[in-house]
Amino acid sequence: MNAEPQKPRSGRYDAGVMKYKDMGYFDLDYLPKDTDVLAVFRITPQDGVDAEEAAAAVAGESSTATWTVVWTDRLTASEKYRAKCYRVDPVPGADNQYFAYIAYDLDLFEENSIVNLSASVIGNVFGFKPLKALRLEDMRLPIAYVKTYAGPPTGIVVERERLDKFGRPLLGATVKPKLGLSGRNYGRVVYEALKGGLDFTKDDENINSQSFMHWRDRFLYCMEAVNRAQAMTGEIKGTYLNVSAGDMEQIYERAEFAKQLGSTIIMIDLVIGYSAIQSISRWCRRNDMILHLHRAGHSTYTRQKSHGVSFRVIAKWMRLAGVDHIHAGTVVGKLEGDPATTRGYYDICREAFNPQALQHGLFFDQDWGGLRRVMPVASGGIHAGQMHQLLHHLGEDCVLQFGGGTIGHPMGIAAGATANRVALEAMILARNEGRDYLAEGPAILAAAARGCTPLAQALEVWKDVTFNYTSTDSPDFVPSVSVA
Ligand SMILES: O=C(COP(=O)(O)O)[C@H](O)[C@H](O)COP(=O)(O)O
Ligand SMILES: [Mg+2]
Repeated sequence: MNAEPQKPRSGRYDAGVMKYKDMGYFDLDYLPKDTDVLAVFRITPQDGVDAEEAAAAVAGESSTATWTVVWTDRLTASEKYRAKCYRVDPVPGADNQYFAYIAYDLDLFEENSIVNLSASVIGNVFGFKPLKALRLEDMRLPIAYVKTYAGPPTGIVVERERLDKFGRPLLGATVKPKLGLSGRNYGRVVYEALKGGLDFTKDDENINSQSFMHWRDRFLYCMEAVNRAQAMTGEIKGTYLNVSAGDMEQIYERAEFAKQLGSTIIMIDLVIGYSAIQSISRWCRRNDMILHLHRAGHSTYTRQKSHGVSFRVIAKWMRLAGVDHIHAGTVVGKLEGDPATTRGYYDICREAFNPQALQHGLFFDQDWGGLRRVMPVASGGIHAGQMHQLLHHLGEDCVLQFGGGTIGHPMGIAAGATANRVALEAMILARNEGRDYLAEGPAILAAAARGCTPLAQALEVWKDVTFNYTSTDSPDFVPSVSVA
């Protein structure tokens, strides 16, 4: 990769350093096989580094290569095992950025292991000095590989059946404040929110077992609240009990206790790691438990366009690993989420097949091989006044989760929940009647609020709250551009 590192060469296996392109990691004539794992990386080479050589290096360093020729390659089927960069395109509108398409033979990957997949494609290569920045934009996972995973333990269809809730998004709330409530007070928040009309409440990402509230207390008070709210309303209710813990033994212990108490759902944070996620997914499958995933930590590496891993890749990995819910953005709320990019994430979760959709950031067709569908969760700075936008952007099969937007209601938590439930049902009714609910949204909400004081109060308090900031991660292609 250096400016002049290469000595004159007589053969591929002479000792020394040679270009990655010459080592077999670059082949524009290579036709990817249906069984290949495909990846597209956004590459920003250092100044003076040739884009094709940088792309070949990414293929090399994410598969078999090291920095120098090794004769031991000849003891392997190295032609087959070398990843091949088969295409390099400049990124539209960007300076010195390239999309490098790389194909990996299926034999390079252990079945049913996100750990193994990620250790190759995001293993060493992100620290490679000749690159200024590198981003894994998307992957195509061949159906032969997809079928080595069991996928979500429950899926959208079965979740709806277990909960007996159809034809509308589910409603949830994250208990606030995030930290500090005692078990008893925490349970009161859960009870009020569920009684007021929500389907779910949720532990926040950083609620585990701190000194102010031991996990067992939380589970006991929360399940008491769930049971009372169910008795009160005649509806099925749930609360995502966060079982994340410092080791797998404790995660299982907490999950077992949640099951003993009759919870329908448990929760984990993305930061517990891929092996732990696959393990608890297997446990959920055996125990008929819905598995909620909070993507805690993802923005450290998903948010910046030039470096890291796109969340669409994480969403694909999580559908394979087997979660039933995944936080996937709100578009209109407080956290990053360009509408077109978010649509791509939702499609990855919910469709049986994703056709290439560059305008949504989807670079490849993806067949999900019959894996169950993941319920996307919209959460973070949303409120009842946005109901028409939420339904428009996110559709019906999702959870809309209002933390502050329930618990911050001036008349209390139950009133906040009622405001959200009434706003949602009014919007679903308008949609089902064939009205243009997006355009008429504010009028539909205002009409519903005339018969619902909690909704009127919610609209009054939060009417001007929006989060209109420039997105850090929007697609590079507009619909008319084709790179097929
Ligand atoms: O606590 C909240 C939201 O609280 P509130 O509703 O009060 O804003 C969640 O942790 C975020 O939604 C996570 O973000 P994302 O869903 O984007 O992963
Ligand atoms: Mg949170």
